[in-house]
Amino acid sequence: MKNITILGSTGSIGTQTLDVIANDPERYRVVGLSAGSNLALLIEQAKQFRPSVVCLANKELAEQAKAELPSGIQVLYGEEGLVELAANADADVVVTAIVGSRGLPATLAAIEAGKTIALANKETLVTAGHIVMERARQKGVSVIPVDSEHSAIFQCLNGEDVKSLQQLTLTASGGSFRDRTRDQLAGVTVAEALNHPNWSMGAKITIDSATMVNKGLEVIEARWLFDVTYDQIKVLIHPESIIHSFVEFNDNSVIAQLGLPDMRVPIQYALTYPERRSTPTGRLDLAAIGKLHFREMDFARYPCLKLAFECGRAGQSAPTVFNAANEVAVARFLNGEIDFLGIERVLERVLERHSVTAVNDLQAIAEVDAWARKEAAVI
Ligand SMILES: NC(=O)C1=CN([C@@H]2O[C@H](COP(=O)(O)OP(=O)(O)OC[C@H]3O[C@@H](n4cnc5c(N)ncnc54)[C@H](OP(=O)(O)O)[C@@H]3O)[C@@H](O)[C@H]2O)C=CC1
Ligand SMILES: CC(=O)[C@@H](O)[C@H](O)COP(=O)(O)O
Ligand SMILES: [Mn+2]
Repeated sequence: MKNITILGSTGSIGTQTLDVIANDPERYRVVGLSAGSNLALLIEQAKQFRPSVVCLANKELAEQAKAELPSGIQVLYGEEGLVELAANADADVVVTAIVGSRGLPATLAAIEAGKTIALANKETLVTAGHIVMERARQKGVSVIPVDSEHSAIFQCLNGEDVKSLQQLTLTASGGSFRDRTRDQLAGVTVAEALNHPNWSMGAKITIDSATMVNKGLEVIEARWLFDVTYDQIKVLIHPESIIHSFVEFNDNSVIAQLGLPDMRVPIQYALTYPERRSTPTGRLDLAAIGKLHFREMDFARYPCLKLAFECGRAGQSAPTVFNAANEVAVARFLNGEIDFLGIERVLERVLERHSVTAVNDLQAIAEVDAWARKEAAVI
């Protein structure tokens, strides 16, 4: 029996984590859940899974929750509440399924409390990978990837010495506009951008897939999870999302992980690792699929990926700025404030204005993050 806390239980990863848990109820106990503002869903989840503690985004929502939840469930709120929830003594594993770098303090609190981290919240590693991974190392805490590509790499490495790794390749679907030229991106709508060809995901990551920022975040995430250099990381377009990623060892042997695009597989693997359990997902039938396709990444078509590599290589505050500016730009696009190509414009301009500086602690990260958000809001 594993005790699980889910940060962001009402989102795409959060609800799929609960699906995995419901499919194997003898194996898991849900001890903590958190939502932003989806009170109705959180209450439904709490009634079904009976956690000992829940958290909501603010006090008002928490008061409403208290009135509606079964008695005996502790209700927390805000960033402090999320930190307390993440460190709750009952949990063995904390699934970080919240979106954005707002997940950073809670992820660090869970590490401090010695919890195993099942990490979906990639923004946390992008903004402060050096701090998070160093603290996890010091505390002897495992950070197990949930992100499909990183789960794939984790499965391919399967305990092999990273020193024998020549290259890792993250596959990219190409996102909602993969068959359009750059000229055809002018005037695309939010609804079109939200229509991912292979995956059903939250709004922010779906837009990130369309701009290829998602792959940029994943490149930086991979650098920290697997302790590789940026020269060892390659991105390849693979429109079917069947090969989730692959590794090439120094003897030129390549090992890939394949499967249907269903996040319940990597979510479950992060919870059961090193064991495997059956899942209610479909099985891969390569004969039915017939062909898989690949094409070289075109950095001129996807300039945000180029920027992400540059920020990763520059290190220090650059990835924090990249992530924060992107979070604001995506929110502005979703609100109809800027157009789709405006996202990369915001990123380029905020990065142009930034002088890279050391970010050795959370305070420094928070200051740089706040600066980038302020800049990105007015471009
Ligand atoms: N979806 C996917 O398939 C994949 C996602 N990821 C990563 O996982 C993370 C989650 O993504 P996804 O599930 O798609 O996102 P969703 O938008 O579907 O869910 C986000 C979750 O975060 C909560 N949240 C949002 N704002 C706040 C806030 N201010 N305070 C507290 N909680 C908040 C939401 O609560 P509420 O809805 O109640 O407001 C929700 O539970 C992201 O970092 C993403 O990059 C990685 C790989 C695949
Ligand atoms: C499911 C998952 O892990 C997403 O991050 C997915 O990879 C998005 O797909 P693309 O970024 O390849 O379009
Ligand atoms: Mn991914």
